[in-house]
Amino acid sequence: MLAVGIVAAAGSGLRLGADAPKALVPLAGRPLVRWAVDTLRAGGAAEVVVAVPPAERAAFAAAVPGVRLVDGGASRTASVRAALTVVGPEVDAVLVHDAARPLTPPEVVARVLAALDQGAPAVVPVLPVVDTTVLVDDGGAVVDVVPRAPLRRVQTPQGFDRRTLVEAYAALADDADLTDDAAVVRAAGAPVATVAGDERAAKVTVPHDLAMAELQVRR
Ligand SMILES: Nc1ccn([C@@H]2O[C@H](COP(=O)(O)OP(=O)(O)OP(=O)(O)O)[C@@H](O)[C@H]2O)c(=O)n1
Ligand SMILES: C[C@](O)(CO)[C@H](O)COP(=O)(O)O
Repeated sequence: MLAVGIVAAAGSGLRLGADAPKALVPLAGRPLVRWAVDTLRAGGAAEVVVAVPPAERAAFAAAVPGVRLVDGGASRTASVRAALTVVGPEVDAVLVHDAARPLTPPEVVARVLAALDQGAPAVVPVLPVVDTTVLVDDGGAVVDVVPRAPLRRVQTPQGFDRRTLVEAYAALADDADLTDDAAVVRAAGAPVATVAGDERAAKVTVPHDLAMAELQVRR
């Protein structure tokens, strides 16, 4: 199975608050985007396409040599859509990954690929919800407890049969902004399977996450 990776790296990282775009922020001396690309390659992606902020192409070319860069869009959905346009029809599977999940173990990539190989059209890595989970009203008061047994936290890379993903994006409104790519294929009616995620694949969103990732690398 020929698999190509897409790394969504065109965000600004407002919540991290760094001086540079989040994907270029170093973790143990290597930019987050480089970790994400290396994980995809180690897990089985033959090539990687990276969606980047258009004004930062030169910096990304230096940070991740050997990948194809495309200009990202105003939302994650738009960035993945742009990257998908350069994935050729010879490709069987597409792995869409966040630059913001730098320490994802290659085993997670391999699990996603194995499920695709067994015929699933779409696969996401997930983890259980371990905290009590509640609904609150507009004032923040708890109004109900949500049964957590069937809830899952969704990670990346998310894997897709290429044709399924391309057709789902083609059917999606131009200005659609969904939180992940599994939602795009579900909107088109395709089933989404799950495999085990990994706590090490946590997303770097706020400064504490980056500090935790630094500790994780040093262990
Ligand atoms: N227009 C965008 C927005 C986000 N992303 C990517 O989607 C991933 C997940 O997004 P998130 O962690 O929310 O990153 P940012 O949008 O950069 O963060 P923030 O919301 O704090 O600005 C990141 O790797 C980010 O680079 C993207 O490719 N294009
Ligand atoms: C794609 C994702 O990482 C799956 O959990 C997540 O939805 C990205 O969310 P964000 O709103 O872009 O931070």
